[in-house]
Amino acid sequence: MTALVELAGTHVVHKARSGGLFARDRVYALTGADLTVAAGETIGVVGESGCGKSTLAKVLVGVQRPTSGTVSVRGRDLWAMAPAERRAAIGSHTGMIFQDPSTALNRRLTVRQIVRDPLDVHRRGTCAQREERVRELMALVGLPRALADGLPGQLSGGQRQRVAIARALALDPGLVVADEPTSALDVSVRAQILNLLLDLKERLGLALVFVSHDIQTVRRMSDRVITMYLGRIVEEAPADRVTDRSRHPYTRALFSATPGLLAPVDPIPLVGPVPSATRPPSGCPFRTRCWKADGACAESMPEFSVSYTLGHRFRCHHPVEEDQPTRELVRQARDPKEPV
Ligand SMILES: Nc1ncnc2c1ncn2[C@@H]1O[C@H](COP(=O)(O)OP(=O)(O)OP(=O)(O)O)[C@@H](O)[C@H]1O
Repeated sequence: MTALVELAGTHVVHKARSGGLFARDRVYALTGADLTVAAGETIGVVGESGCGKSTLAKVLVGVQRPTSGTVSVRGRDLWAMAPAERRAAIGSHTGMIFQDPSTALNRRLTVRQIVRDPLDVHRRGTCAQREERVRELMALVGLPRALADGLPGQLSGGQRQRVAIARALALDPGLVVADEPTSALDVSVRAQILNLLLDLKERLGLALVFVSHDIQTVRRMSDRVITMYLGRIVEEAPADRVTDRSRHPYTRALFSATPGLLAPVDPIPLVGPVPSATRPPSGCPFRTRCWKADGACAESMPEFSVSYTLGHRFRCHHPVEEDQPTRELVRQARDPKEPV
C-alpha cells in the first residue's frame, strides 16, 4: 500500500483558550498520533466531543502545524519543506471539506470563482483550461451549470456542500478529509452528500478520512475505524469488526451506546465525565472511567498491540476478549467486582 499521508508521534498542544494572556494551561489536543492513510481507503474517526478528531483532520491536511512529531506527504516531511513547497504539496495532495458550508465558502464569490480559486492560486493551466475544469468539477458533484454565477447565499445547504466538495477536488488530490460534512445539513440531503462522497471515492480512487459523531454512518462508510479518546488514538479496527469485536473497552462502550448497532444491548455504563484535556490522567487516559482499570493503567500508557487480524491494533492493558459479547461487558461494568 502506498502511504499518501503518514503521522508519526504527532502532538498538538494548544494554549488554553480561557486561560488569559499569561496562563500556563495547555490543551493536549493530539498526543503521539501514529497513522498511515493509504491510497483509495476510507478511514472513519470516532470519539466524544473534544477528543481531538478535528485536530487530527487538520493535521492530516496541513491546516494545523503539529507541536512535535511529523506529517509526511508521499514520504516527505511536510513541515520540513520550504513554505512555498509546502503550500504546493498541501494543495495538490489533500483537500478538506468542513462541517458548515455556509461559513466555509466566501459569500461574495460566485460558485465559479470559489471552485476556480485553487486553480488560480496554484496557477494550473491556462484561463480556458481552468474554466473547463470548473465545468468538469461542477458536473462531477452534480451541480447544474446554471448555478456557476450564483452566490453561496442563493444556494441550498446541499448545493453549498457540493460547491465545497468541488473546490476540495479542484487540484485532483489523493486524499480528501471530511470533518462532519453533513451535520449542518437537513436530514433529507445528508444521504445524498454521503452517497456523493462514496461515489467520488470510487470513481476517482480517493482516500477519504471521515470524521463524524454519527457512528452508524462512519461504520457504513469506512474500511477502517479509528477511536480517539482525550487526544489519543486508542484503537484502529477494520469497520466490520469494530462494532462487536473491538478490543478497547472505550470502543465497546461507544458502540454499545449507539442505538441500532448492537440490539438488543444496554449501553456499557461509564463512570464520571471525560477528564479535561488540560489535565489528562497519568497512564491510560481512559482509566478514570474504565471498569477494568487497575494500578498498571495509572502507571503507563500501553503500547499498541497488534491483534491476530491484520489492521487491528489497540492500546489497553486489559483488552476485551475478541469474542466477548458486549452484554457481558455491560454486566461487568455494572458490577466491577465480577472477575474481568
Ligand atoms: N485553537 C485552539 N486553542 C485551544 N484549544 C483548542 C484549539 N483547538 C482545539 N482545542 C481544544 O483541543 C481539544 C480537541 O479539539 P477538537 O476540536 O480536535 O476535538 P473534536 O473531537 O473534533 O471535538 P468536536 O467533536 O466537538 O468537534 C478540545 O479540548 C478543544 O477545546
